[in-house]
Amino acid sequence: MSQTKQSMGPTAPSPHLRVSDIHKRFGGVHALKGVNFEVARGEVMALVGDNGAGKSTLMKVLAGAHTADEGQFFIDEEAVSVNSPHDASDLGIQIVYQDLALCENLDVAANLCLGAEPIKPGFSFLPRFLRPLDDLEMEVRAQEAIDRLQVKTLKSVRAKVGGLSGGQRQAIAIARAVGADGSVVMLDEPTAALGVAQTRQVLDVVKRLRDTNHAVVYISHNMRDIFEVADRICVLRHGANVATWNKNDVTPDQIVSAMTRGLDKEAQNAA
Ligand SMILES: Nc1ncnc2c1ncn2[C@@H]1O[C@H](COP(=O)(O)OP(=O)(O)OP(=O)(O)O)[C@@H](O)[C@H]1O
Repeated sequence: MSQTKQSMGPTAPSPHLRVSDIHKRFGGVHALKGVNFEVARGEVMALVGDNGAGKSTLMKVLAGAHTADEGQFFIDEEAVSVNSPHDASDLGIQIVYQDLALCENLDVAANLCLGAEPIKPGFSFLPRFLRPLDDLEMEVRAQEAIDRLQVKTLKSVRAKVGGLSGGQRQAIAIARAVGADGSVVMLDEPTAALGVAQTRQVLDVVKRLRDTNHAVVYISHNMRDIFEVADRICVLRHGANVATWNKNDVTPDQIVSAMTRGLDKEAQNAA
């Protein structure tokens, strides 16, 4: 049976997003069994667990893509409801899925403004689909978004996404999710398919998100990346909490052991 010990430690910051006792069932599969989770502004909370532990399900519940069967949501300790992606987005909760959902044939500026394209002034008499896009404004907005995250390797916001590296694409997808006022950003295995240099670029963007006071949820299996960017590490196993540690209080071996076997007595006392 999974153990459910939450150890937030004396230095745990006050949460921006907190969920409590979340349950999610898919028919006979009880994917989340009373999970507690939280992340503060200016914090990277890693969410780890073995395959099938419930990480993606929890992330989708937080993003409103799945509705929880039971449980409570709080933003800055005020109860809120999240029953759709729209609800989550209204609360500033954004998710970057592994497939990134970028349009390869469009440039960076068009991708960053997708669905919220600025229109040239003076054409409001036309039906919306006939109004000309304001390319210059689109470029300015895109450049601001790129500058905010300090994506240094991107030469131009007019570059086609199809010609960008994996790291650059990940950075563009993050910049689009964050927008100007994204407060919670959830990243699903952002470095899974990347080489060393591109991983570095993405980890720098994640750190930049923290530095700009976002609350970052970071799903990964890569212990090196986790120990580089995370402030705290939340371990799930079989759809339940095992523990949440401050990064400096735990080793990669302890995390792997908690993911695969849960906590032994000694670790429970330490956590
Ligand atoms: N849409 C679904 N329908 C039925 N079962 C599902 C669905 N989504 C997830 N599950 C089940 O819920 C459990 C948790 O899955 P989830 O994808 O959240 O795990 P995970 O920790 O993200 O794993 P991985 O690291 O392999 O992505 C698994 O048993 C999975 O088969």
